[in-house]
Amino acid sequence: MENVVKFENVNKSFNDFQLNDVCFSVKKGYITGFIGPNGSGKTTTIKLIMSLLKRNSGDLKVFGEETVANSKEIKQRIGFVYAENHFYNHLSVKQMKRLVSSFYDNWDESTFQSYMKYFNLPWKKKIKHLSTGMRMKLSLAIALSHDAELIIMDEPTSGLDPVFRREILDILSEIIQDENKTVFFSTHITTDLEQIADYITFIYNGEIIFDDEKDHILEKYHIIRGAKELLDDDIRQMFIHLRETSVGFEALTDNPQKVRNLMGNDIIMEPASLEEIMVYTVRSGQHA
Ligand SMILES: Nc1ncnc2c1ncn2[C@@H]1O[C@H](COP(=O)(O)OP(=O)(O)OP(=O)(O)O)[C@@H](O)[C@H]1O
Repeated sequence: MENVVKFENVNKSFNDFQLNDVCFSVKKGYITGFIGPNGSGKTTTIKLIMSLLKRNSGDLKVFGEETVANSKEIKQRIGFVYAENHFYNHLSVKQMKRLVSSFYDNWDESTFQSYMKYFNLPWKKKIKHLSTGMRMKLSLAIALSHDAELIIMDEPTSGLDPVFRREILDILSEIIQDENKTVFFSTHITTDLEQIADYITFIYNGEIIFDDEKDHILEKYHIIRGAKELLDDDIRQMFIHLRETSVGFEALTDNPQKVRNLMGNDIIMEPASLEEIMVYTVRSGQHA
């Protein structure tokens, strides 16, 4: 499988935070969701891809090219959607478009105009008078109007209403119908990823916990519930996280078959959601 982005043992340090030997890849033609609690290093990782930050060590390739040396060419091929406002507030939408479009060799004005219409965006309004959702729509319209092969988005759906969130997810699913296009986006809304992602990369505390196919992750991780009397030392060891209450227990495992063999039919076992996997892994402080 072709990788559009490949991190190999990448390190980046700030005073009180470190991306630690980060290894993962973004596969061509698929949607990869990037999850992790606040402050885990998602934005830092995305900034490294975009050459907005320099790594301290390790190897990072985008489209098979070394990022820093080839950042100009690489950025032409990426549609980047930021969570923050990165536009000039005093410009109108039209003026902003004129400025941004001049950076892209493959700018497609008719595509942009059709997104303006589809998103119901006002040409004359000043950026500072756009709502959060409108700014996000504008950012997305720009990202989708220069024939980018890779769409990277940092929390694109945060602060958006469910109707527009759904629209974005539909657009992303449409984009990857073209097998040459790839989407990589960070989000805290794991249910969005359950709907549309093919791969999930999970980062915690600057380390990649897993980078795997979504279906494989959801098959592997299970929540177990049962009576406390069923627990013993061997069984406890099979759990990534265990929460005991006065009447029973709830636990996360990544080896459901072994748990079933040991505990039989006295337990209730069901697939874990991405949110449960993330929350319980973080609470345990363990790495899967
Ligand atoms: N330029 C910087 N200088 C110093 N520390 C930084 C800088 N940028 C980020 N950090 C720190 O790096 C850590 C990771 O931040 P990052 O923004 O990458 O996390 P995140 O996973 O995107 O978080 P969130 O989900 O809250 O957006 C944080 O502790 C942050 O304070």
